[in-house]
Amino acid sequence: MLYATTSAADKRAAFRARLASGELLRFPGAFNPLSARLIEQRGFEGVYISGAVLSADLGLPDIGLTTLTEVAGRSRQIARVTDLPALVDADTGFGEPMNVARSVQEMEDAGVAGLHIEDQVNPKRCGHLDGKEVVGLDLAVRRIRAAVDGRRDPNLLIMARTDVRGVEGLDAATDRARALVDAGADAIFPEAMATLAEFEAMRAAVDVPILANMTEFGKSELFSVDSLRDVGVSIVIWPVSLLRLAMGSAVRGLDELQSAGHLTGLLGQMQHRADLYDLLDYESYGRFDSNVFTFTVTKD
Ligand SMILES: C[C@](O)(C(=O)O)[C@H](CC(=O)O)C(=O)O
Ligand SMILES: [Mg+2]
Repeated sequence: MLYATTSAADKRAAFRARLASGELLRFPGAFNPLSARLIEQRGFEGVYISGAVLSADLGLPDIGLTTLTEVAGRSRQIARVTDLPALVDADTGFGEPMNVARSVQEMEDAGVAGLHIEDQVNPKRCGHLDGKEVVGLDLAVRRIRAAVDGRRDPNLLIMARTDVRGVEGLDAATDRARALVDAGADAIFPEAMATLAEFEAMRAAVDVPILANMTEFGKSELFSVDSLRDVGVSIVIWPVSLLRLAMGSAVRGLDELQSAGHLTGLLGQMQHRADLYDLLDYESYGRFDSNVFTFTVTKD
């Protein structure tokens, strides 16, 4: 009801413990707070807050146009409604290393359990597109050091994302990842890995958890949870999938409305009012006021 019952500090501690246990944690991308509740209800271990989704949600391409305030605001809205840890995409950290430190503090205050900072140049782009560029090792390392120095809660997970694989190849990416771990990164997000063998090589190169990005229509094949677990991946994200599914449904619904003039044929594909109210925990608001939930909604 209203908000999560677990404090941000407890969520971070629990996230750290689960990561240390070696299990594979599944983080679908929440495109809004409501979908974060759904992710929790359906039994996943965490929620991912995607930069691509946030920009698309605002009608913008994912090229670093969103501001720290917008990303921290959306992170706060999402983190507060779920007991799951939230991992947020902090892009390049919104500026110079000093901005990275400030960004980390804002995200920490927003209640997330972790965030990732990438080594692309500004303006950044989706890591699965051609033509991206990465910064030199020195700046990449300074971003991560600034992030680590900026946090106040030592359990806030600072993940370093490296985009080097798509630019200079796997060996350069593992070298970069090792340097980022030496700089203090708690986990590595190797972007645009092509094969399971590449994940395995990255796994062997660093002694911190690694993340697999199973974004659709990109450079990586869509590996199953089982195969990613087998190669030692610790966190898997499906950053944009729920938005893609929802938008796909919206397109079909609008087309049906154009052609049929009503949506009766699609009722079976809609979230039922009863399920929405259940997800919102509507009934429990009677605790404040017994006049709030005085009706029944049944599914036939
Ligand atoms: C993970 C990612 O950074 C995101 O913003 O969700 C994107 C996802 C995408 O564009 O498909 C990425 O750069 O991979
Ligand atoms: Mg992103």
